[in-house]
Parts: sequence; C-alpha cells; structure tokens
Amino acid sequence: MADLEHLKKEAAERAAALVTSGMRVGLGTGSTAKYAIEAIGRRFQAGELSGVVGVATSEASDVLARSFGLPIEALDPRPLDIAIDGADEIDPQLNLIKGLGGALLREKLTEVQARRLVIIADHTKLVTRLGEKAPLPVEIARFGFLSTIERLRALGLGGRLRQPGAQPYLTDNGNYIFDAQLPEQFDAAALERTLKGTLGVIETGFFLGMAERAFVAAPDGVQELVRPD
Ligand SMILES: O=C(CO)[C@H](O)[C@H](O)COP(=O)(O)O
Repeated sequence: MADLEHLKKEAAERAAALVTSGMRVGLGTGSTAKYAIEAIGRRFQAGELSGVVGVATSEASDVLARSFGLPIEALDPRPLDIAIDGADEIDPQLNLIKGLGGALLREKLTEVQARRLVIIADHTKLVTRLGEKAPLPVEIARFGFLSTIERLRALGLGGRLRQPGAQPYLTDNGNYIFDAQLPEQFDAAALERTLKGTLGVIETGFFLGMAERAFVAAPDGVQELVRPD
C-alpha cells in the first residue's frame, strides 16, 4: 500500500476510535470513508463495540458495513452521535466541498443530523478557498436537466454534466450531477442559498459550518484540525 494510503487509513482509524458502544453512526462514502467503515467493522467483530448502529450514505457503504455484520438502519429523525466521512476540499474554517464520489445528497441528509461530523482526508484536499481545485458537485433532477443546466449557467457557473461514459452519471437517488466551476471570488453561503432556490437543483456539495474536526493524512503524519470558533 502506498504511503499516502497508509496515512489515509491511519486518519480513518483515528476517527473510528471516536465511536463507542451504543452509538448511532453516519457512515460516509469514498476511499477514505471505506477505511473508517472497515475499522469500525473490525472493532465490532472483535466485540470491542456493541449496540452500534450505522446509517449508510451510499449503497456501497451499506454493503461494506453489512459485510462486517454491522446493523444498518434507514435515516430517521433521531440525531446521530457521530458521522465520519471524506471530503474533496477542506478550507481553513473546515467548510467543505463533497460529492465527487456522487453521494452528496445522502451524505448531507445524514450528516446534518450528526452531533459531530468528523472528516478524514489526505493533505491534497486542504485548500485556502473552496473551488480552488475541485468543482462543486450539484445534484440535479433528470427531468428537464438541460433547462436546469441553463439556469446554472445563467448564474455564471461554468462546468459540465458528469458523464464518465456514454451515459450521464446516475446517483443512488436516480439524479444527475452538474460539476460546477466556481469563480475565484464568491460568497459560499449566498451561492448555496441561490443554488437551493434554483428550479431543478436538488442539493449542492457545499458542507458549510458542519464539520467539527478533520484528521488529515500528510507525509509527516496525521494532523488533527478543529473548526475555529
Ligand atoms: O464526498 C464524497 C462522496 O460523495 C467523498 O467523501 C469524497 O469524494 C472523498 O472521497 P475520497 O476519500 O475517495 O477521496
């Protein structure tokens, strides 16, 4: 395993160590979240954790968690004790862009209910401003998607429909994703409000003010970052 992968695993294990018996846990999606699910699963199988229930943010994470025998429940209105997930960009205030893995809607639905959102990532995800490296994934309805994309362009957003092959990428919820290029200067909270008020937009990959801390894998070890007050 490459060094960075080892460190991602270590970051995920640091986050997984915050899970204790009886917790309801939001299980993220992606290559780093996978390590966290495996770490929780191993602790569960070893009898170190009991009464833990997971809420999975994607079909893939659901299958992985169940492979360890972890009980998985649907999301209901009860709060989650903790959610652990990866991110595509992390700014100095721990605002995030998520959704390059396509699970943004279920991730946001789940993580907004978590008392603590703990992010695990490698250091390439650290940015000084959101949109520096990654596009902003915007989940849009399939019906009328070309019209929705025109509305997004009218807001000044460049970008493209996510289409890895012959067909557009389909989320677990049966929607499409528009990967928007963010301008150099923008107000993330205002843009989030505008996007949420745009017909055809279902959710955005902005996760603002949600993360409590992040374990970030860097070549010199795992750094723990806490959201500034
Ligand atoms: O938001 C996500 C999925 O929708 C992932 O958490 C994000 O893409 C990071 O993935 P990885 O850990 O594989 O880099």
